[in-house]
Amino acid sequence: MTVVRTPLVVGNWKMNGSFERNQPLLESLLSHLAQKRLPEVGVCPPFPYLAQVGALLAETPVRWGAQTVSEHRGGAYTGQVSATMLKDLGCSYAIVGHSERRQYCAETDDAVARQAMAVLDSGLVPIICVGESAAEEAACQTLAVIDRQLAPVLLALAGVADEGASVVVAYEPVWAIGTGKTPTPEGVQAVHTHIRAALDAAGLVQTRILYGGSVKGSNAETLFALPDVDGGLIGGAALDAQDFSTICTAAANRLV
Ligand SMILES: O=C[C@H](O)COP(=O)(O)O
Repeated sequence: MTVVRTPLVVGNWKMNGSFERNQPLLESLLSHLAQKRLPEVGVCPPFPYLAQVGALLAETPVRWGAQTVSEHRGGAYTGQVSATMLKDLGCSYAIVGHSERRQYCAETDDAVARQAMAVLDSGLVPIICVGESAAEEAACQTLAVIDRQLAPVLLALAGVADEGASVVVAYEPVWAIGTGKTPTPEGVQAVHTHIRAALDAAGLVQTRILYGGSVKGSNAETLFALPDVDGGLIGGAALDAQDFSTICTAAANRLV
């Protein structure tokens, strides 16, 4: 049976943007995307801009989401934002387990799995990030690190395997993020093959696997032509409407 997965490109704005800059960026992006064959496209601005971005993107093909989320449903968790609040803001996605959150906010594999389940339970799509550091890559630990990061997620998802289409995994080698370096296409495909096998074994055949880490308009076509790369999670290039739209167009080549 052939499994069809809709390609997906998500722009992670990280801690960038302002009320003044967001509007022209999105207007330019929408004009670049107009009349194009598109994959599923989303942007994830910082929390304070979600309402603005949602208003600008309403009635457009571009969706929006958050860069992180609380694992808790509500209550005395000062400073945290729940998945249901994101749902209220019209979000479609929440990124969880980004390496910058793991590194700077000490988020653990188990906490990331709990965040993913909170997102899923609220009817949003969790984009679950995994990936090895430069030192782990040098020590040939890439697949072991990914297995360790994915294990609690797969365990949590075991009872909800039919939710596979509502879950996204993003492979982001930490050493490729914002550095201009990317693994070779063979290297990307090897890791995606490994993740695909783990997801398929867990019944998550519909789960999409994105690649992230220095994706640009200039390399997107090569990366998105790889058999198990279902799209991309884009950082720096998502802040450039033209580059981001080129990346989106490259992912559209995967549409059947
Ligand atoms: O979430 C996005 C990634 O961290 C990739 O960032 P980058 O495209 O700037 O390398």
